[in-house]
Amino acid sequence: MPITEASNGAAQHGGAALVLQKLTKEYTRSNPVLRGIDLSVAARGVTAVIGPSGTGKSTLIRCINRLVEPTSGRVLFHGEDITTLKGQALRRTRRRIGMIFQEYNLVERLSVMENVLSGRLGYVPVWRAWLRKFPREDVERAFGLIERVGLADHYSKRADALSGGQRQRVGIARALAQRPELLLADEPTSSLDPRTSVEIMELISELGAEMNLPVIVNIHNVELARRYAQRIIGMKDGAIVFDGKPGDLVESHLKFIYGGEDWL
Ligand SMILES: Nc1ncnc2c1ncn2[C@@H]1O[C@H](COP(=O)(O)OP(=O)(O)OP(=O)(O)O)[C@@H](O)[C@H]1O
Repeated sequence: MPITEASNGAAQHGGAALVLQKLTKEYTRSNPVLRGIDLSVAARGVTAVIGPSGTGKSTLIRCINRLVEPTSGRVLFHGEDITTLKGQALRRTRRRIGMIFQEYNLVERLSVMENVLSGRLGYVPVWRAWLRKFPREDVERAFGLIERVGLADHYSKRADALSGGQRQRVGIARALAQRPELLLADEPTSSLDPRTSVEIMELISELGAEMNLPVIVNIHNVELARRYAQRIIGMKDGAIVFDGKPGDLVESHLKFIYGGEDWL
């Protein structure tokens, strides 16, 4: 089954799908975790966000879909400021942004298929969702995605019967089932072994390219970031301190971002 490409209106906004302007976040007053982030993300390609623990990478990713409320600044998604949206308008915009989580966030007692279809729940009328009935085209798309992420033999298995790598494949298929125009991944490989991490990053980058989607991935593993991203953002203390191509990221940048050199 062909997987439809996202309708990409970014060209109307100078080629950027997402623009962050002076984005700040303080969980506690006068203690900024994000310090005025300015960032423009193109309509395609993988952008990796790296940086030490606690530097605000997850907060940044989560401010984009407002799982975390920014304290100030703007998040322009295809030109629309989503920091001001409420209620249905916010839910509608959120559906256009797919999210992959470190701990998968699956419903353990539901099947692979049901988990993937839940990515479409925002679109289905409440009574239909309650009856767990989905339009045929959603079911076909979910099958196509399950096959594409390599789980064709497992679609009726419960999520709690899967390995970590298989769960993350479900997480990827679920995020894509909602036909997003932007894909966010918050530490998608942190709970996985090295080989599975490579497979998952490969899948995310391939599917992003196939569906013409910009992908922003927050990742600890610098080598994986170099291998799969076209752009690397280095963060330190809530600010962007490196922004460039993987080939431009040299040892001195890493020493600055992570501090010291004994770990290198
Ligand atoms: N809900 C919250 N309430 C209060 N403080 C928080 C909350 N979430 C994160 N923080 C704090 O904000 C800072 C940045 O956290 P964040 O998770 O964004 O960093 P990170 O770079 O993603 O770290 P890691 O790589 O360890 O996941 C940390 O000091 C963290 O303790």
